[in-house]
Amino acid sequence: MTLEARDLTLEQGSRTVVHGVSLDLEPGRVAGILGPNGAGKSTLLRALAGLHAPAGGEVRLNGERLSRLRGHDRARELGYLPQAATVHWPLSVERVVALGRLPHLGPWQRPGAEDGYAVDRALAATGVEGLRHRPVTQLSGGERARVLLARVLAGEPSTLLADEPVAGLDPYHQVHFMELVRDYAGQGRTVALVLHDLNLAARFCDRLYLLDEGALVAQGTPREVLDPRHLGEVFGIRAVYGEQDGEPYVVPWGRAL
Ligand SMILES: Nc1ncnc2c1ncn2[C@@H]1O[C@H](COP(=O)(O)OP(=O)(O)OP(=O)(O)O)[C@@H](O)[C@H]1O
Repeated sequence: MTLEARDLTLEQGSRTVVHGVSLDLEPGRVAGILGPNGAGKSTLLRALAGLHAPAGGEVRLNGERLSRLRGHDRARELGYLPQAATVHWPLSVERVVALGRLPHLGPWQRPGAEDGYAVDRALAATGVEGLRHRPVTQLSGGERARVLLARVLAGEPSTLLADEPVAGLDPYHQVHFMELVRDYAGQGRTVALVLHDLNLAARFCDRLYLLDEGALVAQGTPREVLDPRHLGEVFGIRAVYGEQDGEPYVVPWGRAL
């Protein structure tokens, strides 16, 4: 499904923190949303998930205004993984991941075999099968992050929106996560990730959106967006550039002079 933002203006309290942003997220692609701390990335992602009402503009899912969709339908289509999500109840990993199936169940409907298979697939995809009977409150930060990702994947949403999903993961699991979302997009789904890691963005995203002080200042391929001018002007850094296996990489090297 295509998720479009048109001229989106978003407020936090009395402040406008996102100004007139338009973008199209398309099936089959992994989009990265980048920008300095406080640029408005999380607020934008929440609005794309239908969790933050716009002060102006609109979000449409396959042409339909998000605000018109029933909450249940929206939750089935749009999987949202918040930044630094936590679980306060000592539920088992399996039960937490099974919560991801709720949008597929009617009010009094019990989970069936298909729900169980979807939970198993999500546990396997995120490599947390071995943790399935552990209380989620007793996991390490990185393990918990993978379990919460599994909960979103268990819902098999057509669009996955994840806010800094690799923060706190070790390098193996960062790369594994990015490969996983590429496969997910490869199945015809839409993926958008808020990322701070410029290398993962360069290597795994098809399209990048660069936010600065709530405005979309650049969009395009990683090579177009991560150019020295943008890194200098928006992030205040200079970087070392290279290429490996035909893919670009960017190593932040110092503050801009
Ligand atoms: N609940 C809130 N109430 C008031 N202001 C908020 C609230 N949440 C965020 N803001 C402000 O809105 C602006 C955008 O915040 P947002 O979390 O969207 O930025 P971000 O780009 O995701 O930042 P980061 O990279 O630090 O996570 C910031 O100036 C922030 O202080």
